[in-house]
Amino acid sequence: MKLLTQINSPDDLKKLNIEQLQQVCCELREYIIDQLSHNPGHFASSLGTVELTVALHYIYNTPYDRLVWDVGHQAYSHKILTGRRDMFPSNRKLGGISGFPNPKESEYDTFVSGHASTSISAALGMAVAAHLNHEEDRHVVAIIGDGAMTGGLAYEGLNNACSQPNNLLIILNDNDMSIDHNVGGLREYLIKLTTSAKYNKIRYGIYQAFKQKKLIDEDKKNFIIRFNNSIKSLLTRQQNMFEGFNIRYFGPIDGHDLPELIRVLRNIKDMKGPKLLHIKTIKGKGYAPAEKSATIWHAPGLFDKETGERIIKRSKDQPQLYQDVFGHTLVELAEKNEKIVGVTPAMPTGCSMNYLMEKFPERTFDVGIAEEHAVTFSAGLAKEGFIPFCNIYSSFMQRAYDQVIHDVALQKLKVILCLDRAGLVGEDGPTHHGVFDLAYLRPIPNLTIAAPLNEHDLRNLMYTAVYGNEGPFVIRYPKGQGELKNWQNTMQIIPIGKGRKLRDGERIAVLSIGKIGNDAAKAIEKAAEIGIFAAHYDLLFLKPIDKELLTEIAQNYAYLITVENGVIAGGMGDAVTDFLTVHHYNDIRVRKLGIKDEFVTQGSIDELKHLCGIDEDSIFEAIMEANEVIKNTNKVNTIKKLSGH
Ligand SMILES: Cc1ncc(C[n+]2csc(CCOP(=O)(O)OP(=O)(O)O)c2C)c(N)n1
Ligand SMILES: CC(=O)[C@@H](O)[C@H](O)COP(=O)(O)O
Ligand SMILES: [Mg+2]
Repeated sequence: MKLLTQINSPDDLKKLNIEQLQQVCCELREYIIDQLSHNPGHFASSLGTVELTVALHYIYNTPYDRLVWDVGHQAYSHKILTGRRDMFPSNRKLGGISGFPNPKESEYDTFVSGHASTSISAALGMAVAAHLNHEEDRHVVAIIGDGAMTGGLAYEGLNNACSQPNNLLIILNDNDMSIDHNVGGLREYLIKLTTSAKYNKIRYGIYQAFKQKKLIDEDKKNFIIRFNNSIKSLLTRQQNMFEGFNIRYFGPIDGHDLPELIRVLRNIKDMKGPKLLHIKTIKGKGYAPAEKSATIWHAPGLFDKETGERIIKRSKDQPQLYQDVFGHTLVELAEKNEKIVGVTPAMPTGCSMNYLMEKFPERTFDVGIAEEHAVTFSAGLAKEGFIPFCNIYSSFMQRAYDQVIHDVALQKLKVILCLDRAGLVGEDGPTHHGVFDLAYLRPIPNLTIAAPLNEHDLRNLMYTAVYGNEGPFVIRYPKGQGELKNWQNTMQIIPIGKGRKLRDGERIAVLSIGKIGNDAAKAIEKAAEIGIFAAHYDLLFLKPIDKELLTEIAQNYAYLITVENGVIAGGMGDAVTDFLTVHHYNDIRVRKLGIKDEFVTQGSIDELKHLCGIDEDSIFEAIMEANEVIKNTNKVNTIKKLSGH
């Protein structure tokens, strides 16, 4: 019988000896590999944290002690060990457990995660709260990857960590990988730190010797700091960045050496003051294909666990992914215009900017998980005459809101903001749905905001942003496949702020923006087959909105259905009703289909579209209802006329 099946909570782990704990690590890996082969999720990161997770739950008294996982995509072992082993097959599915920590799901999950670099701040808040609550025995641990450590928020947390009493432990899980290769000065620094391991070993050894001889009083923090500083200057003149922040640094140690991890965690557990343990791990540890190609195996989809072959269902003659249309088109544009550059905050593979990176490495910038910086950096490039395509997933762009306003829009800089993964994204769930962008960008002056119906539109919009517009231009497009077999049109400038009529109709008009318009088109066709003819308008631009087209619509239709893959509040439907109100079209009925005022759960995109009432069936039903309303209104009007009212 497997040991893992006997572990229902971390208490069960605590009864095991070191060999048994190592056995648990092997079984965890085996289970994760097996499960993810047929139920896709984040793979390589969780394989890299197996020993760390076992060690943490073994040493700490969870859930009383708090573990805060950064991003949370590496916490599968944590989930399995904390009572969710049998639920793990439902990971990321509709109604199943979340792929990220979520306190609603388990008391062992201390904080919602999904977006990077939040753990130090959240954990520091908890550690300071423990102090204020006189719970000095409560330990708080933030576990953050080297990729997440490139985000500005992590440094805001670090900077604040020594300002008030707390005993926070930060574990820096350094595998020299983000999704793609990690980048930047921090990466260089961590490599240097690792190679100067000897210095750290001596320093740690001396510290232990002093402690054993009771030369260190843990409560006298000042002494500790002086001690650290003097040892440091004794051994070398090297300045440790973390100690520069008055955070004690330990490591680097091998994050797959379970006995060593347990020993070090036990030793530093009760040390007072903020501290950081640097562990070195291998992303994908224990599964050879993943160790070899960690980027692909970050989230590989389905695979054959025996051969390591990925199972890709999309055949060659199917439409391209939107991200690939973006990536290839960017190369095409950059080949003809040397001012075009690409900027990505740590998602070159995710958004397919890796094509540009291969072709023009000197004109492509992966700036780390730093959305705010990516936008302002792009603004700086634009100020000097370059044309940056700054590609950020819609939900991650939330981080850079002020930068869009203050650094781009206010100065009318020609930054082309491409928001990939706009709309519902599926299994990643509420942390990742890109459903707020239309609403949060619409109020910003000077922005042009567009959403393509298909791949040709996407290419034309990219072209127009370069050659047909001055100033900032936002293009939002969804996750997944496009619509067309032949996506490579000859690009052309399209008029800014112009929508289009796709189909004529009677009394009812459906107004859509973006890819969701294809679902609307199918619903309209289905309604037409039973004799109900709704018109279809694709707005294409949210801003400037096509007033001429809206006037035409207002004058010709009695019932409008707006459809968007985004929140209703502040989105396209609201823009339409704002127009109708301002222009006194008060007797037109409007039904808004979009995301209601609640966070949307996880599931496949199709399931979620249905749940949110924006799939083909829901749009069809809305047309049927509109038809009923119109019929009844006609009846009432006829009765009114006949009875002379
Ligand atoms: C704000 C934000 N930007 C981008 C991402 C996408 N993302 C998820 S994991 C990841 C890499 C994280 O690297 P690291 O923290 O080192 O963890 P590892 O996968 O190496 O274990 C990125 C860029 C995100 N989750 N949040
Ligand atoms: C954890 C995280 O934020 C990313 O790994 C994200 O899940 C990527 O999404 P895509 O798989 O759509 O690129
Ligand atoms: Mg990493």
